[in-house]
Amino acid sequence: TPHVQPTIRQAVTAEGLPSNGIPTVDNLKTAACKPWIAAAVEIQRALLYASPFSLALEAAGLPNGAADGSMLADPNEVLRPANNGLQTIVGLLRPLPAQFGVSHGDVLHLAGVLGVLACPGGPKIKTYVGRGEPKNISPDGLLPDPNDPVPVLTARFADMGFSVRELIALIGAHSTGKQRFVDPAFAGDAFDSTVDIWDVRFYSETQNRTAAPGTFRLNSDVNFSHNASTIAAWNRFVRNQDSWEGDYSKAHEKMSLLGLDADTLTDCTEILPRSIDISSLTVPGFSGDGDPTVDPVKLEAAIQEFRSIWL
Ligand code: HEM
Repeated sequence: TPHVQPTIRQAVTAEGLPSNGIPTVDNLKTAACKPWIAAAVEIQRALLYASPFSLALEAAGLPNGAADGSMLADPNEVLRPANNGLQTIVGLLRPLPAQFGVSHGDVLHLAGVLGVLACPGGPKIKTYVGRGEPKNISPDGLLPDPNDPVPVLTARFADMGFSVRELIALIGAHSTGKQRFVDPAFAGDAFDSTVDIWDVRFYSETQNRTAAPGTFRLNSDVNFSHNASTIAAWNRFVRNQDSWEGDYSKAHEKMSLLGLDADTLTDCTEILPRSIDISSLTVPGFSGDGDPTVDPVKLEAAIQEFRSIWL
């Protein structure tokens, strides 16, 4: 069952435009983005059941070295043990390319962007469409292992063109993640104590001497937060939401363009809904510098409004 039961809602601004920020087909600037309005709604429906798997799926496709969507297109891909847990979202997304006449890579990446936006605090990432279908099936055994040492993990991301700073920014996506298969005895435990929101608390809690109650820390994340080669990048984001947001958005955009030339694609960022600003959900006194403390009542209201407003 979905996390939040969607309701029909079509709020409009004073100018008569949808208040969720999504343009109507008539007021789109780029005509080529037209099919994506409907496709985005279907992807969002899938995310209601499976968020934030879509982002994990996108990350799992990284070792291909190409942002071509083979994770979604190749029926054998998600059967690999390393991709445990991604089957649900793959099953929901897989019919969409045929339904909307678009490529697997585009659906995968739009799902990643919408997965981030579905989280309160998640930024709007520049979104391109027009990828072709994948040419190669990715070789096996390339997914990062949370028990690999730091130099192995940083080298693997460097091979794909990511700096340490970009890798550490991307890892912050664990802010809204949970584990199921690393330690099945603690299946469902989140990586930080604020799993519902896209915030930097993950960075400070991972670095702390002891784990926050009820959270699960991946060895790789704990190692990144202390290792001499990664600690400077890590500290850049500790209690600094603004710094993380800018770096994350750029690194995610790069992830979505690996092996591709942006000039051959179409920028359809305009079809995205607005993002939820968590600084408006915090308890009084939030300075914008530090781990935000979100008011649970305001958060629930935002989740209800945000998730229903798309449908
Ligand atoms: C060194 C690199 C990385 C390692 C070792 C790693 C490892 C893992 C592991 C072991 C899990 C838990 C899987 C499970 O038991 O269900 C996980 C979940 C997740 N990862 Fe990563 N990851 C890495 C990089 C990334 C990146 C770059 C992103 C996205 C930008 C990402 C996004 C996610 C998300 C969203 C989840 C949560 C999925 C859920 O809640 O079910 N990860 N990661």
